[in-house]
Amino acid sequence: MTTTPPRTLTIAGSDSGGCAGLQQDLRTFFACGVHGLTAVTAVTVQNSLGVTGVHTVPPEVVAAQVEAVATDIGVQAAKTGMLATAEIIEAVAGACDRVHIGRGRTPFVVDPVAASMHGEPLLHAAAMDSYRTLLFPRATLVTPNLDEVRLFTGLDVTTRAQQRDAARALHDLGPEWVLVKGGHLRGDPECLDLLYDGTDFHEFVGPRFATPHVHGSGDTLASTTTAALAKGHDVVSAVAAAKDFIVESVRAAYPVGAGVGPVSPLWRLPDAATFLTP
Ligand SMILES: Nc1ncnc2c1ncn2[C@@H]1O[C@H](COP(=O)(O)OP(=O)(O)O)[C@@H](O)[C@H]1O
Ligand SMILES: Cc1ncc(COP(=O)(O)OP(=O)(O)O)c(N)n1
Repeated sequence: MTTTPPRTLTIAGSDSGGCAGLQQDLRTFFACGVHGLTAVTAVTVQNSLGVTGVHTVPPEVVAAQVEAVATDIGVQAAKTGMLATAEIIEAVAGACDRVHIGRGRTPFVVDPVAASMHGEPLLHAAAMDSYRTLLFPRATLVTPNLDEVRLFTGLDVTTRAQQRDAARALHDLGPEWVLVKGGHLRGDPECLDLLYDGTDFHEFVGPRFATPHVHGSGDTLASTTTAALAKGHDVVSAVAAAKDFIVESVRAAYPVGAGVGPVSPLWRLPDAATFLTP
């Protein structure tokens, strides 16, 4: 009998284009050798050009999914993606408490997705406070991009020094660790992701690839970190592993449709492209 792999849960929205959201989380989990579980929060009508529709799932159904998989299958680490509304955030916080996710128990990665890369909102403005009061204090790690940093702290980050100020401000909101991602710091020739626990900074620096196809990069980084936590890494070594993974995933990015294509966790499965070739 084969050993059951670690189980990781994503609480996230569906991207019909298969580039971001729970679809990207699941294929990252698969490539990392963990069993992916899902609590679907919203269905987006989305392709490589943008998001044209958002349909949320009832909050009690989101909570029921979390509890159903956690109580039967078990969860070694969990992450959030698009949560859409204050009501869904409240339901997620309650369900996570009931199944011991977060707050020093099962590792909990909160990726505070607020908008698509094309700028369409994926979070109600009224839900910002719910993130601050209900999710950040429960999080093992919060992973904002620079747009999300501005939304949650009011800080406009244009330099590496300001990235440190932002990490301090976010840590004051209650998470154990903060990772301020630097993908949007366009003037920087490299991509620096900055990790902070309230005491020490850890810098993860990688190349900046000149590709437009970076859809799903935040999801891929957060879900790889979640998989590594589920496998027993501490936060610093999980983020280090995830940074190595995202560099290769951006290197392997490919175009789809007429717009922006996804980063590809499939680089981990080199035989997959030729498998099933007639
Ligand atoms: N052009 C790029 N080349 C290499 N790494 C990138 C590139 N763009 C983003 N990344 C990396 O992808 C991850 C997500 O970055 P970011 O764009 O800041 O967040 P989000 O995808 O949530 O908007 C980070 O690890 C970042 O360093
Ligand atoms: C349903 C859904 N969830 C999340 C996103 C955004 O994905 P993310 O990886 O955080 O950001 P980009 O790298 O794509 O900018 C989405 N578009 N849809």
